[in-house]
Amino acid sequence: MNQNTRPAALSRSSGVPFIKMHGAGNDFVVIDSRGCVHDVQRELVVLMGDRRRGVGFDQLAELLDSDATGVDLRLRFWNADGSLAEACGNATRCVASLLFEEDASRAGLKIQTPRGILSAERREDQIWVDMGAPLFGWEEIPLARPLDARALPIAGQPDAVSIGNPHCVFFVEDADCARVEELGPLMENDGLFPARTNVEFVSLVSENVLRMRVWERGTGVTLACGSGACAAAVCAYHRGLTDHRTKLLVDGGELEVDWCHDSLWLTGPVCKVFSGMFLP
Ligand SMILES: N[C@@H](CCC[C@H](N)C(=O)O)C(=O)O
Repeated sequence: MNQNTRPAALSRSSGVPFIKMHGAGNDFVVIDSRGCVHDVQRELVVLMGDRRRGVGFDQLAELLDSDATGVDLRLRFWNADGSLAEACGNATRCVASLLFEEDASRAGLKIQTPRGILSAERREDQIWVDMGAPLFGWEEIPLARPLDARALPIAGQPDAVSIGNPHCVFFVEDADCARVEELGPLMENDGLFPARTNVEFVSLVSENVLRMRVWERGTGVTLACGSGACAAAVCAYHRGLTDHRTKLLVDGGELEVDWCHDSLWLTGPVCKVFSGMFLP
């Protein structure tokens, strides 16, 4: 790339500092742009997201200053294809764990996201994030036309729901047999979802335990998806399959969702892998 055409964030002479993290295998690059003149641009996201030539990630989470009162920070989520996402449950959990680590005396956090202001709490050794209330209105998801989001009139009759970001949830006999790589991109780009969609394949394993595999909008197959877990849990509840508290077995581990009083609380493992300097 010609030096003159580099976006501002790429011309930081000493490179771009980052932390690599994952939550149940859903992996992230975290960049702290708080107090910085330059924020992250799409070109940097795509370069860093390349798993061979860059660092590689499912999402890049960018920490920004917030001017809202009582809020600790603002988060912006980028998918590996350079698109922006309104919500990312696992990245929010990872960033919250960094902030709790920074200041052990913090009891809770308020994090501004495009989905709204989310709360994070540390309960014993687990970080919980409140992903807010699910939205089922066709214009909220959004769907292309007025439809009942529960059991869409297409093959497989999936449910649609927004957790700030769009999800299309298929309940199947055995999620392990679902053709995620084939059906995922087809649904992601189906005209029914004008903003594209994340796609989950879910089956009931035992009481309040779901198996979930996921195709993420703007990324592809991932090992876990926090907002997807919330979407699956809430749709399973509506179908009478589960109670308000659900465990989700994903390819990268286990997530847990507790739906109480219009709050979808999400938890699961978080891991800091390494930190580095990206030299574009
Ligand atoms: N990994 C995420 C979801 C990331 C955003 C998604 N791909 C989208 O475009 O909406 C999670 O943990 O929620």
